[in-house]
Amino acid sequence: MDVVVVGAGSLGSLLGGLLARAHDVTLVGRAPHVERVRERGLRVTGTVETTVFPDARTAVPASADLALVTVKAYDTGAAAAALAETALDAVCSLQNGLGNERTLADALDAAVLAGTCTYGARLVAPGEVACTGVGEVVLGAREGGPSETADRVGRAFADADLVTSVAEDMPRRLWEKLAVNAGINAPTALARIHNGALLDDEAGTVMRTATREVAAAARSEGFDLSDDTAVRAVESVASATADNRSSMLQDVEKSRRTEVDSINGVVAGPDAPVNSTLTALLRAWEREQGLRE
Ligand SMILES: NC(=O)C1=CN([C@@H]2O[C@H](COP(=O)(O)OP(=O)(O)OC[C@H]3O[C@@H](n4cnc5c(N)ncnc54)[C@H](O)[C@@H]3O)[C@@H](O)[C@H]2O)C=CC1
Ligand SMILES: CC(C)(CO)C(=O)C(=O)O
Repeated sequence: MDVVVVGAGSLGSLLGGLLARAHDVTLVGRAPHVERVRERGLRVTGTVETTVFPDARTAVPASADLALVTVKAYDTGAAAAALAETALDAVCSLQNGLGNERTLADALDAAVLAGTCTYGARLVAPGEVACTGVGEVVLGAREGGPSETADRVGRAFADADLVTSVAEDMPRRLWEKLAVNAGINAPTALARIHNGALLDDEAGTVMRTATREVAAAARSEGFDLSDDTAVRAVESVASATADNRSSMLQDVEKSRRTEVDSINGVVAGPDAPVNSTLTALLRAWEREQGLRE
């Protein structure tokens, strides 16, 4: 399969690098990372070790079978605009947050797949990405239901030894992932703590309440996500990733804009006071840093 990865940062470089073991991959990202990959290849270190030689550039190619979108949620519109002239069969978002697939579907003609990813990735230096945990990619039609395109993409991922499954309930799964990220990312970013510290009783109350508020919002949209299921999911991820510094904590530590708008901000409002508080505090921090208006 001919795959273009739009957003060759941490996750995009890891997944693109792993896919390059079996497919033709083009990484689209920024200098100096793409220059280093062109010169010396991409080193994948950590849980998976390999060096691969994908194409790497700063502009998208004229065509590809699949575009994997791995920019931060607030860059999805720009990524979609960049892909507008590329002939594509399918586009798949593996980003966190809600709304990315709709942005892509509104802008592009290709079949849009939704995905979730629990692989951990960190760009440690130009040309080198660390795999900080082997997880799973789950993908499927963005509206749910069976999809031959999703089956084909799932097989291509599996051919490259990526742990992958194809699901027919992606809309519900995106809400469940949102509930997990809402409970973990903003509290760890604000308190500057590892994910595992949220298993403490006091901080755990914040995590579980934020997660329950997202589950309630999901149910109000017609999705089958009980409080118990969502809380079990967030506790299990916090425990499995206890030593992780969440992506939002890493953003705050590097003074980068966070994805709070497309995570906690999606449910902020009178029915979600904890998510509203978390959203307001992170937006205030972003304003003070000059990262938002
Ligand atoms: N890093 C991880 O372990 C995981 C990340 N995610 C999600 O994946 C998404 C990406 O996260 P990271 O890789 O951590 O972020 P990142 O910031 O490391 O990578 C994003 C990259 O996209 C590039 N970019 C932005 N706009 C672009 C454009 N128009 N064209 C080409 N490149 C562009 C940026 O320069 C940056 O290098 C986020 O939604 C995140 O929540 C999900 C699971 C795990
Ligand atoms: C699953 C979790 C919470 C792992 O840290 C994550 O997705 C993130 O940090 O964005």
